[in-house]
Amino acid sequence: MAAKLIDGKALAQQVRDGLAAQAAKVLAKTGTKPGLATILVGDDPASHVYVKNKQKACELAGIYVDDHKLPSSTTQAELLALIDKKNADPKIHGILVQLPLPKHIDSKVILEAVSPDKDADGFHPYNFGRLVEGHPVFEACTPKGVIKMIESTGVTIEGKRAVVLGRSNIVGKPLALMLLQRNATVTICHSKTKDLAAVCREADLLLVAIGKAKFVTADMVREGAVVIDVGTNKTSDGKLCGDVDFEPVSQKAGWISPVPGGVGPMTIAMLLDNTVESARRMAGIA
Ligand SMILES: Nc1nc(=O)c2c([nH]1)NC[C@@H]1CN(c3ccc(C(=O)N[C@@H](CCC(=O)O)C(=O)O)cc3)C=[N+]21
Ligand SMILES: [Mg+2]
Repeated sequence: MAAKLIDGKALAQQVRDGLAAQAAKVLAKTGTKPGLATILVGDDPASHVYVKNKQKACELAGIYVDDHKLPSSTTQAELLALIDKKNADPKIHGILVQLPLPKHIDSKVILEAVSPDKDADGFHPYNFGRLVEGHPVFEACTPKGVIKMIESTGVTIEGKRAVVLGRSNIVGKPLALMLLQRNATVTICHSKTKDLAAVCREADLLLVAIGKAKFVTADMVREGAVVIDVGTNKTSDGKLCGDVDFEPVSQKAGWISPVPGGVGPMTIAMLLDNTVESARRMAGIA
C-alpha cells in the first residue's frame, strides 16, 4: 500500500490522555469532575453498545457519567422533563441524547431542548448557526474528529481543494463549514451531483460520508490525496465496512483512514473533548 494510514484509534487515545489531564485540572479547581449525562431511549442493541463505549471512555478520562436508560414507551414530555433537569444540574456539563430516538418522539424538538451551553454533540441549531457564522462554540463530534485527523497528517488545509461527499446535518454540512473556516476551497457532493467521479478526482482532501459501502473507488481518487472514510455500513456477514474501497484506494491515496479504527474512535474522543471544554468554560479555566 502506498498511502500512509491515519490511525484514528491511536489518535483518539492521544486525545483522551490529554483530556484526562485537563479533567484533573477541572476537578482540582472546582471540586467536581466534568460531567456528561447520557440519555438512551429504547432497546436498540447497537445504541446500547455505543453508549457503553462512550461511558467507558469518559470514566477512563476522569469524566463523571450520569447514566439514563429509558424504556421505548417513554413519552416526549417525559424525555423533555429529564432534559430540563439535566440543563439545570450544575454537575452536568454535557448532555448526550443518543440517536436514533423511537418514532413517536420528534428528535428535532428533543435536540432543541438541550441547552446550547451543554450541547456536547453540537447538534443544537444555535451551535450549528455559530459554526455557519464562523464563531463555533460546540462543534459536532464526527466532523470535528475528521478535522483533527486531517491535521494529524501535517497536510495543510488552507488553499486546498476539499470535496465532501454527503450533506447530512451531522456530518457533511458541518464538515464543509469547518473546512471553509480553515480556508479550503470546498465542494459538497450528493446523490444528484453530475460527474461525481471527476469532481472527486480534483480533491486534495476527499472526505466521504455518503453511507454506501465501498462507494469510492480508485478511479475517483487523485494521486496522493488525503482520504477520510466516515462510512459505517454493515456487510451481510455483520462486519463494519466504510464508504471507501480501501485496498485499491490505498494504492493511490497519500493518506487514508480505515474503518473500523478511523473516524469512529475519534467521534467518541470529541464527545469527551466537548464535555471537558464545556466544564473548563463554566469553571473559567483558560
Ligand atoms: N447523539 C448521538 N451522537 C452520536 O455521536 C451518535 C449517535 N447519537 N448515534 C449513533 C452514532 C454512531 N456513532 C458512533 C460512534 C463511535 C463509533 C466507533 O467507535 N466505531 C468503532 C468500532 C465499532 C464496531 O466495531 O462496531 C470504529 O469505527 O472503529 C461508531 C459510531 C455515534 N453516533
Ligand atoms: Mg457526536
